[in-house]
Amino acid sequence: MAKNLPNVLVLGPPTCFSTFESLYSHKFNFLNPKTSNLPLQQFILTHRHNPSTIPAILCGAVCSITVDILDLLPSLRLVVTSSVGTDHIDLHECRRRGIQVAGAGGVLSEDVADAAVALLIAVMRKMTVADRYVRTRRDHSGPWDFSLGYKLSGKRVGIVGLGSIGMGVAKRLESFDCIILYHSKHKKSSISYPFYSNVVDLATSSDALVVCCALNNETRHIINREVLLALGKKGFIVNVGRGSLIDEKQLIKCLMDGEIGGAGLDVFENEPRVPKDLFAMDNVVLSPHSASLTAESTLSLCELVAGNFEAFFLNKPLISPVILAE
Ligand SMILES: O=CC(=O)O
Repeated sequence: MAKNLPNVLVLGPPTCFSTFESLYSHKFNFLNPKTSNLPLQQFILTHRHNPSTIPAILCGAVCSITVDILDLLPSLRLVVTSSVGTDHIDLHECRRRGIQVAGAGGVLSEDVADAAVALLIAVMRKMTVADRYVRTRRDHSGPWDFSLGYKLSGKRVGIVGLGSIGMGVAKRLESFDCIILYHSKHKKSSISYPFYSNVVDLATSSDALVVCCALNNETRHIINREVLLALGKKGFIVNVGRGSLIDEKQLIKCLMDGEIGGAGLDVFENEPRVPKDLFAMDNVVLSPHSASLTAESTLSLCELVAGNFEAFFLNKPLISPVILAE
């Protein structure tokens, strides 16, 4: 074990961890429970016998940082998550305990926006069905019987959550001559797109919805059955935020009953589990919570994560703070 390097407990571990570890193991001593046979609690207890032993955590989007975890780590002062979303971290409790939190800032926004548009095109134009059609049609001399998809250009797209990812989606879709509408917590005075305070009204006015807001108590199941029915039989929905933004059971029912046109989903309510019902549906395009990650964004993310740890251990302000020291 490297004695002079600061300890970082790795929980999750985040998807980018193997790259991060290979780039930065000379700077930080990673304590990774996945490399041990011990249950998490015991692993932590074996490493925390003096007060400065575990000052920092690195985690990813699907690793819950709960009060129970925080209770095991009395000397914890920093949580760095490799994600934009922070719904998996008990921020209230971190703030109360004086624990700083850093996130992915804006380094992943472009890739998530690209992926949202890709999912929208893929589901509307049946790209994955088309791919399977070509691969499985043994005799290409037969009749061309591929059922047609729907046009994206010029459609009305409602964006749920107009932060940096939502703005990226809007900017991209403007070049498809789409009409952009949005819902967010507050109307944005600098934005000229029509604002809808009510998501049902937004869905009624939209041909497609792109969901990219943060998950919290107010936004859990923001897309419920009523919203889906308002979107309608020819409406499409894309989710690159968090699975629980949509009532997944209702989504599946609406897809099965033909109450909505289709869905492009990067996230699911009980990840990593994905409801099997979705696998058989041709009007659904799935991706494995990978919207934010590309070869390029992974490297930028690693630099940002390392920068936050370095700043913290040098007593400097965090680079992409979610909660700063008081
Ligand atoms: O889902 C990915 C993220 O929040 O960065």
